[in-house]
Amino acid sequence: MAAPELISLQSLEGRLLFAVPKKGRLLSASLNLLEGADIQFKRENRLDIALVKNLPIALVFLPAADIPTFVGEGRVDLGITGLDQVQEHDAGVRELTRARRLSNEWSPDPNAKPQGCETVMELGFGACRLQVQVPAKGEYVESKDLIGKNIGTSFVHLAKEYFARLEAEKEGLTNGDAAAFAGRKLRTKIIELSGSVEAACALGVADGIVDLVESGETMKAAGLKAIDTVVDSSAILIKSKAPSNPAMVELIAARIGGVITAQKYVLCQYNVPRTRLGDATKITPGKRAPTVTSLEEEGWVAVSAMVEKKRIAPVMDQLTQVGATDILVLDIHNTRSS
Ligand SMILES: Nc1ncnc2c1ncn2[C@@H]1O[C@H](COP(=O)(O)OP(=O)(O)OP(=O)(O)O)[C@@H](O)[C@H]1O
Ligand SMILES: O=P(O)(O)OC[C@H]1O[C@H](OP(=O)(O)OP(=O)(O)O)[C@H](O)[C@@H]1O
Repeated sequence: MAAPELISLQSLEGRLLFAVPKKGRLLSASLNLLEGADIQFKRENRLDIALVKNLPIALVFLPAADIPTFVGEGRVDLGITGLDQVQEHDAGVRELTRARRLSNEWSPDPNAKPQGCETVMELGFGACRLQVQVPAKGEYVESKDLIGKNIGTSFVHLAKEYFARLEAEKEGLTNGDAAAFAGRKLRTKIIELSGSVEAACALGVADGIVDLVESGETMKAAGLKAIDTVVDSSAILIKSKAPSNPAMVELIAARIGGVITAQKYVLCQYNVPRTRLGDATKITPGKRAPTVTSLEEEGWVAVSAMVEKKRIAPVMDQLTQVGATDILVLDIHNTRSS
């Protein structure tokens, strides 16, 4: 058997670096997206870098939480991660910048490349909410009841900003006054936890937590209830502000966009009497416009239009009601539009 090809820094040269979550909730949907975009690679066992065979790209498998740092610093050009992770990273950068400014360590570098990442598109998976949660049968009703208490979380920077803002509001300071919540000494204690955050209240480590909720099962099982949402998150494609190959970033974004549209829509085809065409196309206006072709049969037309997958059942019911027949629904494998 041939030995796996060793990946050296030279072999990465000229390749666009694309970060993908190495494990966890976003991994499998991310891999599906890469497959749909025909990004071909073989990931060797225990290697976190894979060279793409058919494009000048290298995939870098990283923890979802670290991807905003790599992309934001311009070390990696593109990445897939959660909006929650990007916002947590950005809150961390704000905290560091404030601290440096306060200690007079900070001065702008005129030659510095632009830092930070930009959202290219939402990817349609990984939906979850970062929420403030408290014991369901406890004394806390709203977030401000937790001011001065202990909060367990893996999202320390977002939690600090959230409670700083609450504390400022309680003192009558307004959002407009930046100093009102930036860099304040917090009365609320934010305790960093790296997992199983939901156990913190029952074990007496925290009075409330800031943690992710998807189905709500974990929260319910731990006897918690949500009292506020800090971030409404889903997976996003992000790019560096100074990518090494902007044209390749565009190409990958277009391919991924096509796959997402294909996953979201189906193609609906049907025949309808020409007299009812107006009613029918109101039901299926298509993404841009429906395609209408004449049928050999006098007075009938054939229509095809893209319809959002989640709406297809009621759309078929309504089409039947306006006299459409021979309704077909077809999966779309891939799409591309400008
Ligand atoms: N139910 C969920 N719980 C946690 N994260 C979710 C959930 N659903 C979607 N996500 C998204 O998945 C991202 C990665 O979370 P996940 O816990 O899978 O990461 P991980 O790299 O395995 O981290 P960890 O080892 O800390 O669990 C989250 O930041 C969030 O955007
Ligand atoms: O609302 P649900 O669908 O129940 O999902 C939410 C749970 O999933 C995540 O934890 P994960 O399973 O990733 O493990 P962790 O607690 O070790 O991070 C999150 O931190 C919640 O605990």
